[in-house]
Amino acid sequence: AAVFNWPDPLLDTLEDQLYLPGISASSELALDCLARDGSTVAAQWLRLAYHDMANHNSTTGTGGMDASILFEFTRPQDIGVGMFESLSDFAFSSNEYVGLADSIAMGAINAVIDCGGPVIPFRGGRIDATVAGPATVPEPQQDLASHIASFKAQGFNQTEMIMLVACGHSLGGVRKVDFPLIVTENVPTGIQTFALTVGFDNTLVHEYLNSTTENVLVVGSNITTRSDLRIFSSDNNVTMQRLASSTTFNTVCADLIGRMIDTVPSSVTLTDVIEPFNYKVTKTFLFPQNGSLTFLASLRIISSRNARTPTITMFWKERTGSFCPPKGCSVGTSDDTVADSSFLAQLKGVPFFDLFSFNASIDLKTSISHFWFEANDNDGSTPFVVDNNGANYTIHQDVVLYDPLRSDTSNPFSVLVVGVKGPGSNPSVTALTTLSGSDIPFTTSKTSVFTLDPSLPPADGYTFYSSSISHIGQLISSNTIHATINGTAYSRWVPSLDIG
Ligand code: HEM
Repeated sequence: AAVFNWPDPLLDTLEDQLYLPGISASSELALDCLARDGSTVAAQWLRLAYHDMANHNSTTGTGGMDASILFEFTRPQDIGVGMFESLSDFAFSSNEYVGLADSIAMGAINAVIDCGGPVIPFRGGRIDATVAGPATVPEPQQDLASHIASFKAQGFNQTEMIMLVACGHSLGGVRKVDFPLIVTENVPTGIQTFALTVGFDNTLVHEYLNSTTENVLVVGSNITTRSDLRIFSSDNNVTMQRLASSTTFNTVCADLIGRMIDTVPSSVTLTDVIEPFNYKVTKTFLFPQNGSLTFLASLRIISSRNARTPTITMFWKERTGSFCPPKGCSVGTSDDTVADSSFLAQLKGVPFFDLFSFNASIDLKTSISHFWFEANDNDGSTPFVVDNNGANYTIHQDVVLYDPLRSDTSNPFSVLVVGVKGPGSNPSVTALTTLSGSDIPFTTSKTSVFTLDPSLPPADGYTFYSSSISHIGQLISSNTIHATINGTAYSRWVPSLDIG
């Protein structure tokens, strides 16, 4: 599994989106296999993911899960209201480090579990395309040889093609409005579902094998568009018979949908599988306040329901000089709450998280270089040290600090304030802000320049610079502050602008 060495913006964001509810639509919107447009949100997300992947070419190593579907969804082969709706579901999930393609992939794994299917491992790091890919999504009127060739190009052999189509067509169905030549009879809901059950299971396999299926891609009156029939029967039903076991179906689908979402251009390297992190440092802020440096941090740990809540102490060491006792300065928790976990986290045995907050007052002169925690289970055992896998949580600099208290992040006009140590020698300070909105391409970046702010007098050895960002109709999804001071470059990722 991926190891989290703080700070790691990509893993940090993806792990939040996977395992905390409410961070991304992916963990919430499709829960309980929610109905939408006569089908389900989950069915729409799974089809979106397949269509995004379907222009992979395994020979040239191009295409795959790269969100190129954002530039393709108006093509006839991608027809359906679910395409843009699903893309819009993920419009607010990207930031500087995480793209739409990771959200589409995450949508696919949540789609499957939200409808009762198996857990599929998630890797991150997909890179978003900036243009459309080739129009290579298979269509129902194509012959079997074309479909075998399409899937081969995508990296799946004939047996895997049968399996992947059966897995995909476990959910949803065909809409009459989009495919009037396929759904020829009147259907009250406007959609002819592939199977009688809504959830992710192998009912469609059983209905196919015992000839009760109403899947129009198998028994529709238009013989030309019976693509599922041609595919499912292409090995004399040997594979479909294997899928009649629900255990086999789940194992096969987890494997193949997993391979589907991990199909990326050869230039992309995905992370290791991201499991819930045992310890996660979040919400760190360091800023001057009333003659000291205030350092805020939270430590999130996986809660084990029956164990006693540990006592956690945060320690830190000076940046220069000496101030702290030999073991380091320390502070206890300022708050201790329980945070809900996502459905996926719960399926992985994480019922909820414990969140410990710290508010340390740091000596201004000696400052802080790194911090770590000790967790004491209060049962006589040796306290456990949480130190970023032995590397300590390092604060690389205290020269350029984002100041959450002097900033004003009320929408849609935000004023970001940065404190620069010293009297200020015309530093160059900019911020790269990622903004998300519902207009394509959803995510845009803006570089803003900070200027000396006369309304904020110098204090505690810092000079304050501010920059206003107007973001009407858009949310700020992340910021990286860049500064050059006396020839030295500094940067600081600020994932969240607010302390709360
Ligand atoms: C030869 C290959 C395939 C063909 C010709 C095909 C064709 C179709 C068609 C015509 C629809 C109806 C779309 C609509 O009315 O909105 C559909 C729906 C769907 N397809 Fe496929 N498909 C293929 C492979 C796959 C694969 C590999 C997956 C995923 C692993 C998949 C997942 C889905 C899902 C989930 C739906 C339901 C969408 C909804 O209800 O909104 N399909 N497919």
